[in-house]
Amino acid sequence: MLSLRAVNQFYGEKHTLWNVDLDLPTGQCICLLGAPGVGKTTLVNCITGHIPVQSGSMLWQAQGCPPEDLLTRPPEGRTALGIGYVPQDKRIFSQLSVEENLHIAMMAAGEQHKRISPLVYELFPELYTLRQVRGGDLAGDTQQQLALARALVNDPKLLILDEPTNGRGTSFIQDLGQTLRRLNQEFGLTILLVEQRLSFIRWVADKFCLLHRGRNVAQGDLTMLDDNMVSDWIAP
Ligand SMILES: Nc1ncnc2c1ncn2[C@@H]1O[C@H](COP(=O)(O)OP(=O)(O)OP(=O)(O)O)[C@@H](O)[C@H]1O
Repeated sequence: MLSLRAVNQFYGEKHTLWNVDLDLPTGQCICLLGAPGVGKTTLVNCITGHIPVQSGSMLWQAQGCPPEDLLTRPPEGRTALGIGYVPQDKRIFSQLSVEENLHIAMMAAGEQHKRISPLVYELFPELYTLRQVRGGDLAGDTQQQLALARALVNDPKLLILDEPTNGRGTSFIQDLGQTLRRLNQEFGLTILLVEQRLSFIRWVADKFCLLHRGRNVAQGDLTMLDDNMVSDWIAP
């Protein structure tokens, strides 16, 4: 679905991503992991188009369609193509209701006349009950559900989540794991998950990509991610 080759990114003079290669095959759940500050959020923002890359390629290929150069599209064009994003800071509109937040997300993808997919409220029934409540008045767990619902409302082909379990409790994490497994296995959604919690990663993901100081130092099936690798590259 998405292939990155030799991606380099700079913040001013600071070289942050170094020749990153990453493959996201259709229907798989890939976990992007690494210690804090290695460039995980930067990489997903390069994929969504919120941060420009200096060099490299990103080829997008939906089933039955010719490959497309993702780098030629602005962020909203990538959303329209099928990339849904749940950022670390959620970015929901606190003054707008749940329903308005979802409608704005659809408008951003050029789908202003569409109705909210019943699947979104099926996955998050609490959001249906609270659909007239302002985003800022929701509890933290429900805000995170709204951020996920907003990414799903445009029926993405690739869902990217940046540390969605961060700061959340056991019950939320359990529900999130079940939701992601369902989206991946029942609906065939491809998922790129930035995550630090190893038990969660082992539960939901098929493959991993390990970043260290902006370089992809290992990737493959999750069964290859052993304790030595974790202590060498991730543990402090
Ligand atoms: N806007 C920015 N301007 C300059 N440097 C930045 C900017 N954003 C991030 N950085 C730096 O780039 C590096 C990679 O940051 P990034 O947030 O991508 O790492 P990360 O692996 O996602 O970290 P975390 O797990 O803490 O979220 C860090 O050294 C960070 O300080």
